[in-house]
Order: sequence, then C-alpha cells, then structure tokens
Amino acid sequence: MEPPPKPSNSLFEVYLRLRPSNAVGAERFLDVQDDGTHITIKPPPTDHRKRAVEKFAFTQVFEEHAKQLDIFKGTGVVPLIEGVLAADGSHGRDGLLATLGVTGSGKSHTILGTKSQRGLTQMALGLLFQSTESQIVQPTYGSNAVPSLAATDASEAQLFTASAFLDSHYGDNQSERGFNSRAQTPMPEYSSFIGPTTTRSRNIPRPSALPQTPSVQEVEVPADPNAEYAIVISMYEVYNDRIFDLLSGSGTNSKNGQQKRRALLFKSTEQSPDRKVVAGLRKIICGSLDEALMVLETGLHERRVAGTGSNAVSSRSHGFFCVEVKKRDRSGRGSWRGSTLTIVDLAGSERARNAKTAGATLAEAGKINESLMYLGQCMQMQNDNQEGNKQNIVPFRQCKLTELLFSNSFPSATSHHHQQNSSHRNPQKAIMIVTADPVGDFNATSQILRYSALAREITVPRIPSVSSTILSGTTAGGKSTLSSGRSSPTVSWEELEQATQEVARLTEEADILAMQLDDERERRLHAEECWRAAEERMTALEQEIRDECFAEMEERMDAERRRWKGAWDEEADRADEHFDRKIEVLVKGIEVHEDEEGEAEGEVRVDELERENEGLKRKLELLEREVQGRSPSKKQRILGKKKWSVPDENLDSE
Ligand SMILES: Nc1ncnc2c1ncn2[C@@H]1O[C@H](COP(=O)(O)OP(=O)(O)OP(=O)(O)O)[C@@H](O)[C@H]1O
Repeated sequence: MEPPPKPSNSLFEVYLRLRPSNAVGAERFLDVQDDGTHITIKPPPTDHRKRAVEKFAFTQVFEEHAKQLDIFKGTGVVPLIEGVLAADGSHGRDGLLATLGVTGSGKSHTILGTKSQRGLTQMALGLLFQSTESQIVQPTYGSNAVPSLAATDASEAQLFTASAFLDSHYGDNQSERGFNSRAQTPMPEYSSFIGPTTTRSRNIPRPSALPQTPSVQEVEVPADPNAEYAIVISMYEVYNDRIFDLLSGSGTNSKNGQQKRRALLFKSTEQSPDRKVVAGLRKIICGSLDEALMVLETGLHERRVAGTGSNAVSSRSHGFFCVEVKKRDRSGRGSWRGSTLTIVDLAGSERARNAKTAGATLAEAGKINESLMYLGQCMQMQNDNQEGNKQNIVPFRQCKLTELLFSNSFPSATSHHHQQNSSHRNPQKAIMIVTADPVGDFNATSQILRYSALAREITVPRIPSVSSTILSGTTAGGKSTLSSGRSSPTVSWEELEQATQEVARLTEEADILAMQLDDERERRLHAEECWRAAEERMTALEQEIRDECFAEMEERMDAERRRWKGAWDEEADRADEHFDRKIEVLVKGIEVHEDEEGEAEGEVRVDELERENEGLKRKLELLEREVQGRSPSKKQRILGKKKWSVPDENLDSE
C-alpha cells in the first residue's frame, strides 16, 4: 500500500512520531514497516472483538530514537520557513505546523520542547532570525517601522515592541501603550528588561536559562536579499471554542483572570475582506531571537496560569503561536507584506471514561474531544478526497479550531479576482505531526491514527479453519490411500479440495466483511456523535437566535411603547387645550347670551318707560285741559308749581 500521491489541494502532510515509553512490561501494539512510511497496529490479545491488523501510511514515520533536530529537519518545517521568508521576492506562503495525539503522547514535547531541549517552535524561530539577521528591522522609538507596521496590520491589533511589552508585563506597568493598527501613536522605547535597574514584579524569563540546544546553525535558508524583515509575534488559545489572547496579560495580571479574559473574534476585517483573522490581538515586534523566546515563554506561562489549574501538566486548550514574517523594500519605503507561520499545540484527546474528570473539567474535555472530532472529520474528508474521484467539501466551519486551522488552506473566494494583482495569496502549506505511544492506550491511539493517516488498509490474519485443516488432512490421507492401491474417485478428491479452498476463501471474506462491518459500525457511531453534536449546536444556535430576536423585540416594543406614550401625552395635551378653548368659547357664549337678555330686558324696560311716558303725556294733556278751564293766574300758579309733580300724585292716586 503506497501513500496516495498528494493532490495540490490536500490539507496536510502527515508525519508520525513515536515516543519512547516508560511503561515497563507493557505490550507494544504498533510496528513500523521497513519503508519508514507505514505502520501496522494489532489489537492487544485481550481484545477478542477485534482481530484485524490495520496498516496506515504516513508521509514519514519517526521512531522512538528520533531526536528533536531529526524531526525539525525531516518533517518539512524548513520548507515552511522557506515559504514565509520568500527569497524569490514574492510575498511568501503561509505555513502551519500542528501536533495531534492522545494526551501524554508527546505533542508539547515535540512542538515546545522541554527544560533542556528546544522544541520545533524555538528551532523555527532560531532559523528565522538566523536567516534574516542582517536584514531584520530593530523596532526602536522614532523609527518609522513600528507605525508603518501598525498601519498595514489587517487585524485591528495592538502592536508593541518586545521591550515595551516585556516592560509592561514584568516591570512597573508604566509603558502599557501600544500601536493600534488603526491609529498610530508615538510610543516611548522601554528597554528595562535589558537594563539592570528595573524592578520586576514577576519572574521575567531569562534567555540564558532557556534551552540552547539543539542548534540549527547548520541549516541554511536564504532570505530575500532586497528586503528588510520584521518579525511580529502573537499568541492565542482556543479554550471551550472561544479564542483568548495569551499576550494580553489579563490571565496573569488579575486574581480572577479567567473571568476577565475577553474572547476575540475570528472574522474578516476592513483591511482583510477576503480572509478571516483573529481581531484585536496584542502583537509584539521582536528584533532578536532572545526577545522572541521571552515573548513565547510569557505566552506559555499565561496559557498555564489561565487554564483550569486542575491539570497543570496537560494542555487543556489548543495553543496557537503565530510568527508573522513581514517584509518591505530594503530602502524602507513601500508597505509591509508577508506571510505567517502558525505553530499549533493541540490539546490531547482523552476518553472521559478513562480520565477521572468531573464538572467543568469534564465539560472542557468534552469540548476538546468535540473539536478534535471535527478535526478528524476534516482530515478524514481529505483522505477520502484523495482516495476517490469525488471531491467532498471539507466541513471546517464546524468549530473554531477547524476554522482557524483550515480557513487559509483554500484559495479565498475572491482570489480569482486577486489573481491579476499582486496581493494574491497562495493557500497555506500545512504539516501535521501525529504523536503516539506504541504501548499506550490502543483504542484512543488507533482512533487518531485512523483519521489522520494518509491511507489505511485492513487485513484479517488467515486462521486455518477447522474444515480446511480436516480436509487437508483427509487429502493427505487420500494420497496415502491412493498409494496403497485402493481405488478412489480422484475427481471427487479434487472437487473436494477446491470446495475446501472455496470455503476457506469465503470464510476469510466473511471475516473481512465482519471487520468492515465493525468499521462501518464505528463510523456510523462517529457520524451519529457528529450529528448529535451538530444538533446540539443547532439548538444552542436556535436558542441564541431566539434570545436575540426576543431582545430585539423587547427593544422595539419599548421603543413603540415610548412612542405611543409620547403620542398619547401629546393627544391628551391637545385634547386639554381643545377643551379649554371650548370652555372659553362657552363662557363667551354665556356672556353673549346674558347680554342679549339684558338687551331684551332693556327693550322691555324702554317699552314700559315709553308706555309710561305716553300715559304721563296723556295725563299732562288732561291736566292742561283742566287748567285751561280755570283762571289764568291760577292756571300759571298751578303750572309753575305742579307741572312735574302732579302726574306722580295722579299715579299714586290711580
Ligand atoms: N519523544 C520523547 N522523548 C522523551 N520524552 C518524551 C517524548 N515525548 C514525550 N515525552 C515525555 O512525555 C511526557 C508527556 O509529553 P507531553 O506533555 O509532550 O504530552 P502531550 O501530548 O503534550 O500531552 P497533553 O495533550 O496532555 O498536553 C513529558 O514528560 C515528555 O517529556
């Protein structure tokens, strides 16, 4: 079985590294074939259910004796570095290096090393700085490198020089100022971690105390001679499907850092519309390997402290270490472009049943297993795509981990458009190092090998069946019988032998089918698990959407209520005014009515007075006529004296 030729769209090259085991007397279930690319695993003899021997193909298998430097040179890390340095003058190609394996199988050992040995990360950093030594930009206060780097950063990041960052983290916290990728602010240069006078509140990692071996001096990778380089480091972890910055200091700076940590988004930004980036990270510009190693140690410390604390040794999150290798024209003009080398230390898969975990840690283990299951699905899909003609879509959007790992593995949707211009990016090149303990947990290890291997083959060892044994014995007997001279139907013996062989073949086929059935059953269970997980996600999503809708509805109802109340008050005011006006009109109306009455009364009174006057006139005429009948002097006297009083008297008398 050959590993299938690697198609251009394949996600990973997959290497297997076996770790030396400490277990004494434990039986080995994994063997490496002579070609160095295949392994076979057979279930322990105690497992009666499974008899198949499974064979897996990898790009290369590294046995227990392989050293860190062997892995560094043999797993394609060097080509990844060549890709990001891009000596040919291009923008380079993103690289991804990840380790996958059961808990305790040696992932962190491989990628991050130990107290005495460097891991692939430190060696990769060493090679990057070694290759760009004379061309690396020193980020100092006043140089235009820092603000120009901040201006071209597409991820809304806060940029710090390593010295400022380390000073703010370990020193007196006075220099907590960064370059935002959107607004450039001049920043003073603090180099207190180098200077002898600074008081440090926490234990600053000392480069001299970090492992110095293995050295990568002998490895040579060319850099672009016409470029100046800047190396920008960021670190984050995926914990419970959420992204947290490992350089923000929130985990180590606060007592309850876990609560204060703010989850970041993986999204497209204004400056990066066609690629998703982790937005809002703290990024550190490192001018030397020592600075880079100190930043790395700081992030790793944060990862350990910010974790659950229940298992200090084991990685409880997926750790991402990103080295952006930026370059621009050596003259210092032009904008920064470049690519990123991402190194991932995946959390170990474990069986909740085996791991004595409970509560939050169990939920955390569940999330780790779920994300690794999705990763397994993606890798399985890659392998299926390689084996068959049908190209399935790799379902990498199922969780943060696979999204982060794979979203740059495919040409972006707009790459077609970009093909014409210089900003076109190649899909990233990725390497997966699977770590395994050949005497460890068979079930957990075989499960990981099954989905990570580039090819797989199952064989059932041929067990002589009872009938074939008997019949072969009978055949031998027949021959002896023949030699004894007894007549025997030779054709029947031949037929019987053929039939026996057919039975043996069918038995073997049945065994293989049974194995395949087992396998299918396992795949079905796996698929059901995925289905359940997807359903749970859907339910959670539905709930989230419902909550969102409800909140929006509430908000709208509130706004509507407020609007309605306003309108109601306005209407009430208007009605009051209207009412007041009506009353006014009514009052006026009443006044008018009163006047009319008065007028009428006046008229009546005038009439009465006129009538009275008429009566008086008549009486006066009568009196005059009466006076005329008397003497003139008397008449004068009477007229002079009684002219106006007489009527009254007359009226009274009347
Ligand atoms: N190749 C190796 N040679 C020597 N020791 C090893 C090797 N691989 C792993 N170890 C040791 O085994 C132990 C567990 O390894 P490590 O912490 O790397 O496992 P891991 O896969 O990262 O586990 P987890 O997923 O829980 O973080 C460590 O003490 C490590 O030094």
